[in-house]
Amino acid sequence: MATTVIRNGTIVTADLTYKADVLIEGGVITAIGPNLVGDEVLDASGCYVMPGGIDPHTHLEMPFMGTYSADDFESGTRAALAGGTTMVVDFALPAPGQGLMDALQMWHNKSGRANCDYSYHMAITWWGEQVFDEMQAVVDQGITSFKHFMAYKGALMVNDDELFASFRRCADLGALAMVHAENGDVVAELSARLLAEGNTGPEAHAYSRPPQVEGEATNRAIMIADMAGVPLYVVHTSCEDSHEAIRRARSLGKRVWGEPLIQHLTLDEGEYFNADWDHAARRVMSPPFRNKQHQDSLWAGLQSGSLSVVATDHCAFTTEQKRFGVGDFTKIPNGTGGLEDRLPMLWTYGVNTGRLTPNEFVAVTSTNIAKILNCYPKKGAVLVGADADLVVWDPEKTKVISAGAQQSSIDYNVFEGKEVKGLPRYTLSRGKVAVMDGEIRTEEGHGKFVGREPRPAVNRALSAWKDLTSPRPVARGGIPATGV
Ligand SMILES: NC(=O)NCCC(=O)O
Ligand SMILES: [Zn+2]
Ligand SMILES: [Zn+2]
Repeated sequence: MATTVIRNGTIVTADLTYKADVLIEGGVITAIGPNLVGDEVLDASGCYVMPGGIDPHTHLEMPFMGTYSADDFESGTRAALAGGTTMVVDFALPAPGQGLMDALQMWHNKSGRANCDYSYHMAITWWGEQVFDEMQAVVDQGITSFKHFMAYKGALMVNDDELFASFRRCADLGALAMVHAENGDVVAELSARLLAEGNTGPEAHAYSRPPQVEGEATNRAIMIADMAGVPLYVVHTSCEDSHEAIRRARSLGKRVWGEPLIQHLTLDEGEYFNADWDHAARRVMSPPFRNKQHQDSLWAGLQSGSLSVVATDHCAFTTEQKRFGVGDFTKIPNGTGGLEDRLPMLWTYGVNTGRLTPNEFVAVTSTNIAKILNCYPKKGAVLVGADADLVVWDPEKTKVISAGAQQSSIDYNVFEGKEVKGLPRYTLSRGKVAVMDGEIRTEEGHGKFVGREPRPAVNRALSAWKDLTSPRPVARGGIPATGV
């Protein structure tokens, strides 16, 4: 079998930095050390050899708000690889009343075109006996994380009783519970009031979802997860109010993780006040962009470890799709792109500014989520036996982000004009060179589904504690007779 060697680079993992070559055969790393020899040689002089990025939050070809997100598994994973990301985790989304296995089959049908490896989370969009039963079958298929929307009232939102029931089921199955944490009832009320008052533009989207709706829902989800005895992952943590709840929970020993997005780390609410409707609407997503104080809180969380993962929530809509919401901001499809830009933007605004070390960069873009989702060290590692999902990162390479040069199929980029320093020289997907010095060599259908085992140990630890502290009747020696 042909071999590939990455020579003269510096390996950077979540915990180590050292000079060594990497030998690849059959899609996996077979040796790490000095002076390795292979058939194909990739020169990594001046570069870091890191685990490829894992983006645990994408919505490719997702049916949402009366349309479909524009990037599918082909263009989305091509964008991912162009930016050094080698695995995505998408959300299988049952329509109300649709079975989970049915939705899963739909997602398998779409993902056959993927250029890099992928996995799924299953969304719980309604509740009933069928959902309860099928959650076991979903876990048996290697999907061990279940996402719940606390927002999007009347569409994807689940109520607290459903949340609690589903969280308890996750606990029993050794699965991870995930939440989109915004108080959907309050958002609906605020949105209706804003519209009635004539606030119809994209800026009203931000007014309708203040940090408090996120802080309240995050705290509620944490408490419900604690009562259910299940670990919890909070997606798109955008503000101090939510971060504070996560930080507090973690300091109390709760198994809770928070995921800021690259968009919330680097773009702020000023975008919504742009005089150009298209500019503002293109940036409408939930939660919305926040102010600088919230951004500082997110960076501090990544530095201190109270926040664990940087994702994109890549859910891209064209300008034409965004214009469904002219005259009514609640009809603007929610979502932004970012798959190609997550790593370069985080390196530029994180590592180059001194906020993150290169090792911390690897941890929050790859290794931490591989551990949380239980696919480490197959993914997220530079180790013998791991998949050769690697990025050879040139810290001196620069570009100005522009929609005209991107892989995503939409007509704009929310990071347009940003100059980034730090880009892939090569991206390898299971040993196949998908990006060669800016040239895209992706192969449609190369991506494979990554099934994941449940993590019974964490759930067992939580339920052991629950059992020890659960309500018990007090044994009493009978009720004393009342004297007459
Ligand atoms: N985030 C967003 O605005 N759109 C994608 C769906 C979601 O994650 O809420
Ligand atoms: Zn969401
Ligand atoms: Zn999302």
